[in-house]
Amino acid sequence: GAIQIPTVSFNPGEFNTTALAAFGEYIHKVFPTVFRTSFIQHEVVGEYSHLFTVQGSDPSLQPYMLLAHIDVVPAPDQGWEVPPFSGLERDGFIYGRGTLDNKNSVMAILQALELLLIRNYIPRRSFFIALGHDEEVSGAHGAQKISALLQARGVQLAFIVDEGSFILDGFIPSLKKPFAMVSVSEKGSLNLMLEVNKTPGHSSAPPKETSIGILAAAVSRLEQTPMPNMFGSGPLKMTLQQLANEFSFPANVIFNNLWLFWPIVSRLMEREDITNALVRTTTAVTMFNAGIKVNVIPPVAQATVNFRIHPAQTVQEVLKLAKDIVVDDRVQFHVLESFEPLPVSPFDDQALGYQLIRQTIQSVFPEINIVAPGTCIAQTDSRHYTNLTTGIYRFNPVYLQPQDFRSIHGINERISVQAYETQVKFIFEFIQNADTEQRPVSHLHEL
Ligand SMILES: CCCCCCCCCCCCCCCC(=O)N[C@@H](Cc1ccccc1)C(=O)O
Ligand SMILES: [Zn+2]
Ligand SMILES: [Zn+2]
Repeated sequence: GAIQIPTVSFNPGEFNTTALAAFGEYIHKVFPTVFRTSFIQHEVVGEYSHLFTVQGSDPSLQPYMLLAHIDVVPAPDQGWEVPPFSGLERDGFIYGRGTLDNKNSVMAILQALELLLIRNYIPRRSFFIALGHDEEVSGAHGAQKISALLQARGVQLAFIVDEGSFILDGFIPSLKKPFAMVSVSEKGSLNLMLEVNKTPGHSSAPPKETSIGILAAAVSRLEQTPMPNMFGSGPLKMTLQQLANEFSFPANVIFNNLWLFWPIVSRLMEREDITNALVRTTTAVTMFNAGIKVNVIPPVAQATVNFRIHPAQTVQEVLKLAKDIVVDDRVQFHVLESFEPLPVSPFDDQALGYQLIRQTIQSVFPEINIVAPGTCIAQTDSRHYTNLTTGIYRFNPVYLQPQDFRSIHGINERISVQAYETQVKFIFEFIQNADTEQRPVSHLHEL
């Protein structure tokens, strides 16, 4: 039912408002207990986002927050095995836009809460559920407003859990077993517009170089000159060290001795697009516009480049690197938008949020040996909540293979019924684990 409501975000400020309103009515209908429970306050924020405040019985415990978003990216029918907004089930899978990003979380959170309430569960620790409606176009109207509202109320959170990582299966060559990656940081971004202006004229007597030629060369230099490999800095080294014993010989020796082999490993990571995204700031030329008529020398040429900034770099550093690569004063640089990478959230034995996620993974997925910290390569709504907590964790309790990763924002996005049920179970257990008094036991080293 949730998938059938086309809550598409097209551009900042451009949403399917009819669908967003319908989605609000839909959750009222299917989760009646959540909405009529006296200790749960429901508020609509920014017209279409939802904030639930679940008042726990023990005010001495610091609250936490679960995040998800109800909007989705557009999905033209072409290439889909079943229409993207049909929500049809086939061979045990629910197909449709939003099944992995991120209506699975929206529905699983509310469904888990509904089930707990039906069983008369009364949480001890207060928590919030924030469902943004414009994550896919920046979160300015949803997450940002909810964050400001909670800040005005003086709320401080123990931690936040959002989307952004999964139980990864088949992403690291020669690692046979899946592992859970909990992202403790998130890449930043810089959208840069490059522009070249030239005097227009008749194409029969062209200048040696046109604005298009100059810009194309600049853009090509950016593509051909990757930003530096930052393998050594950031959580990735730790991720691989934790995975070391999961590899067979000789990879296990290599990953156990990164002090010696890191140059080889950092090269290996560059080979595949996804692992490359973990080791450096990536450069993606995403738009290119120029020319007005076949026989007119183009006055203006513009290109936009989307950099995703490694947590060990800053917006200013990347801007300088980009200028140093282009080295052509005829090319003007305009910063359209930027966002710094997110600080690394704690993941030590005392980090409540991280340890609760870890503990719940170990009980719901007993077959998973490794829970490792990582970096989210995309941006999530959680980046708007740094004023409320230092513990931001991005993790969805769902198995993900590279082909599933491509289905996110792509075609044939789907989730198995069993995987969805497991996600509900995970949240059902997580909420209860967050109520247990003692700190989660520190992690024992895997055998
Ligand atoms: C070791 C192997 C690592 C493998 C990594 C694979 C992990 C999969 C990560 C999946 C991320 C899902 C979250 C997607 C969120 C998303 O699409 N965010 C968007 C948000 C956004 C929208 C408009 C403007 C700016 C930003 C984005 O980052 O573009
Ligand atoms: Zn998402
Ligand atoms: Zn998305």
